[in-house]
Amino acid sequence: MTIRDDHAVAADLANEAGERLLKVRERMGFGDAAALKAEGDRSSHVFLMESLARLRPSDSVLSEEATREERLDPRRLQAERVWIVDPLDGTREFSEEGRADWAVHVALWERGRLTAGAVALPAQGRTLTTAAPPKLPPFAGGRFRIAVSRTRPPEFVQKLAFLLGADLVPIGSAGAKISAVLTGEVEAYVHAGGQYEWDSAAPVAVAQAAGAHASRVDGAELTYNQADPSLPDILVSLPELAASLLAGIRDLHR
Ligand SMILES: Nc1ncnc2c1ncn2[C@@H]1O[C@H](COP(=O)(O)O)[C@@H](OP(=O)(O)O)[C@H]1O
Ligand SMILES: [Mg+2]
Repeated sequence: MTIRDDHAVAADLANEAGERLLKVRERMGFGDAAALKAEGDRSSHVFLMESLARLRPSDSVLSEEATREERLDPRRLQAERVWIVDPLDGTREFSEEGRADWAVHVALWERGRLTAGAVALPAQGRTLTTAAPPKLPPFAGGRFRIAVSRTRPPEFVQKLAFLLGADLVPIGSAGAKISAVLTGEVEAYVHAGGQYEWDSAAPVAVAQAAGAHASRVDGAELTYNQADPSLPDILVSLPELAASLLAGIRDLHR
């Protein structure tokens, strides 16, 4: 692996973790979904932790698959550089044969903001990265599409879609949904009701680098590397749609 800078580290690690996950799927098959999920989460976490320890030994890491004690390590809150990783986002979809909506997230947080990130979509054969942010499609107007969780969509989103003239598109994995906004399959992603920093850090790093809108559903800034990694709601959209989405969500919560 040739390491140039943090953007390249994020992209290379997400890519390689993704390649390994494809092999895990191939090797184990889909007969035992629980075992496949557990092995995907575990092996990808170990690979990312070992790689970051080797390539960036002085940086902290916050991973979904770390133990509670590791996550609560106070050194992370003093650190200037923290890698926020989700070794396998969309674990459920990873375990379902034929599904390509799962991802590997690798982000770098430095002194208060996300500075690099990559989202590998191994089963789609692509990786979105801050090294070369995707060019956003322009919004042409008219009906648009909002990506939502397949299993836990926010209860207000049906009304929001009706109000704004949008269609809901269920997709697994926060990384796959935000990537779908950046590549033009949908125009927005709305989530509420629970999520964590690792679910959104890497895709938000890429979305911000691409010039997309990314915020909490009330318009507040998304903040990372907090003591409590809960980050329960998010709105990512093409920039042209952010104002009406935020206004629509506000109206529904009055
Ligand atoms: N209500 C909730 N509470 C906690 N985590 C949630 C959640 N809704 C979604 N998530 C997490 O956000 C990611 C994307 O979810 P979804 O596919 O439903 O949109 C998943 O990450 P993991 O697959 O890494 O666990 C999932 O666990
Ligand atoms: Mg996740």
